[in-house]
Amino acid sequence: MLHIHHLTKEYAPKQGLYDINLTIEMPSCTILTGACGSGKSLLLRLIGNLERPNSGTIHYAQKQSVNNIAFMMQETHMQLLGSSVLEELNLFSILAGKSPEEVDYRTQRAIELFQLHAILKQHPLSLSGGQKRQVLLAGLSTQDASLFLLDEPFANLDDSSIRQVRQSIEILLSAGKTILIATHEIEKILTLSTHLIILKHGRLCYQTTCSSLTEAKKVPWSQYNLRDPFLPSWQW
Ligand SMILES: Nc1ncnc2c1ncn2[C@@H]1O[C@H](COP(=O)(O)OP(=O)(O)OP(=O)(O)O)[C@@H](O)[C@H]1O
Repeated sequence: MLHIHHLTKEYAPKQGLYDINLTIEMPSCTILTGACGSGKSLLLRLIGNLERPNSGTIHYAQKQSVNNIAFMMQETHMQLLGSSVLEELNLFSILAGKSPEEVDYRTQRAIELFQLHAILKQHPLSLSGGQKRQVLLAGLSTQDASLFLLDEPFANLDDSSIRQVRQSIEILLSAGKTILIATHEIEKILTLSTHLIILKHGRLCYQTTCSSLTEAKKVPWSQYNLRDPFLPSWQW
């Protein structure tokens, strides 16, 4: 479990995050949503230790530390450093200090799991948005992380790319990983999710389970300036 107590990050006079209390069960797949500027990305950065809070604490579960957390930024290209997909995958284990044999083993396992054989020689930056995220999640999966923080993984993707990202998330969930997804595109991930958290003006204002979708249908979406994910898209 991940326990967050009274987490506050001030950006006065701008809005930050205020007194967030939250428990993330592990394994689980949690949607973190809210209108633009509500604090979704900031909360992910605090959990991923990319920023320090002004006050409050984050307790990671036993055997879990901030080193076991994988972070996928919205700007995927900033995390892709290799000159080919194969090199990209290798880099994750090389930078983690693994032996050449271990690097090869981990990379091959990720290639199999995420079915990346056909694109191994391609430059990561030449890939589609969905493939870039697929490669990044495959690479991150080689790092023994148990918690994955994904910032807007569906931003600017077409339908086929959305399917690729969903498949990658399904692979991680099947491997028992915990995933926290900051997104306002709830409908694209709702059926894979177990929990839902809504932020408004930097405060946690709603949380529910959503594995059966029954609870998610009760959410007063418009109250949080969110589109109802159960409405057909033409009504948005
Ligand atoms: N580095 C920073 N410097 C100053 N203020 C910041 C910084 N990071 C976040 N904030 C403040 O925190 C608020 C929440 O930002 P955040 O990016 O987390 O929102 P969000 O919910 O992810 O929005 P979006 O959906 O538009 O990405 C911002 O409105 C801003 O006021």
